[in-house]
Amino acid sequence: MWRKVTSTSFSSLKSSLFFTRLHLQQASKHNAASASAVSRFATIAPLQEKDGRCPFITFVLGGPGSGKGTQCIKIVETFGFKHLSAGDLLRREMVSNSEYGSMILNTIKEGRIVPSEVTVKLILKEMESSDNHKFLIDGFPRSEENRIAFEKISGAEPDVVLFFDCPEDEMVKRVLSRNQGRIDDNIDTIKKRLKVFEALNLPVIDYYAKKGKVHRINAVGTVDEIFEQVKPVFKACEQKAFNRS
Ligand SMILES: Nc1ncnc2c1ncn2[C@@H]1O[C@H](COP(=O)(O)OP(=O)(O)O)[C@@H](O)[C@H]1O
Ligand SMILES: Nc1ccn([C@@H]2O[C@H](COP(=O)(O)OP(=O)(O)O)[C@@H](O)[C@H]2O)c(=O)n1
Ligand SMILES: [Mg+2]
Repeated sequence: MWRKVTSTSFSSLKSSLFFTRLHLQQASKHNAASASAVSRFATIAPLQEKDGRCPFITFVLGGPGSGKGTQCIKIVETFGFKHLSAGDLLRREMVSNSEYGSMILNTIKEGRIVPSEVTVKLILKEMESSDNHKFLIDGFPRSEENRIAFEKISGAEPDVVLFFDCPEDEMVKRVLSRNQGRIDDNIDTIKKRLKVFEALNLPVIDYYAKKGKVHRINAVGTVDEIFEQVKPVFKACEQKAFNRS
């Protein structure tokens, strides 16, 4: 039912900046968290077909400020995806009188990851209420716990994983000049977020790379130059995957 898309750039992924600093010391901690996630989540909300078409899921990953949101806007314009930013969904939940409001605020301020139950529920609700069957899920999964929760609860896996690979100094520069009034766009939080990215998100990228799903994008350059690398990923699967039944 779920088609796999093979990566064209795994060798460059392996040699990328981040992958030279593998997170072995984190491995046992992650394994414990993953094991607990496996036993905690059950498939309770399998994703439904839309107009007889299976959902086509892209996870958009990369460190803070690597340009995920910026590129998602261009992918939506060109390829007609529904864009779901996990961070935006959490920020919306935070200001909506939700019981989770203060927990989300504190977690974002500290640059930590909101428990998967909350985030997966928000994402699946948006997916289910959309008429579109092509989804860009931006900033998710950010941990193995996120990944396992999504896969178990939805019964689905991503077709494509985009990884925007950006040096830390460039990410810091971009976040500090983002100017969107975000509580986490300050030097203390960004430092914490970079550590969390390396410890928790790189293992997810590594996991999908081993499954041949990751397309590494060099996130340095102009927005248009970066989009030139993104386009072929979607062009390659436009016909066969986007219209599948
Ligand atoms: N290629 C680029 N070069 C320079 N600045 C960029 C580029 N792409 C995005 N930006 C800017 O960097 C900041 C972070 O981009 P954003 O798309 O919000 O990243 P992310 O969603 O990965 O955190 C924004 O202010 C954005 O306008
Ligand atoms: N899957 C996710 C995504 C975001 N978040 C929280 O939301 C914050 C902002 O995420 P974001 O995706 O909007 O951030 P950027 O990468 O766009 O800068 C993260 O640092 C986390 O605190 C989360 O807990 N779980
Ligand atoms: Mg973003």
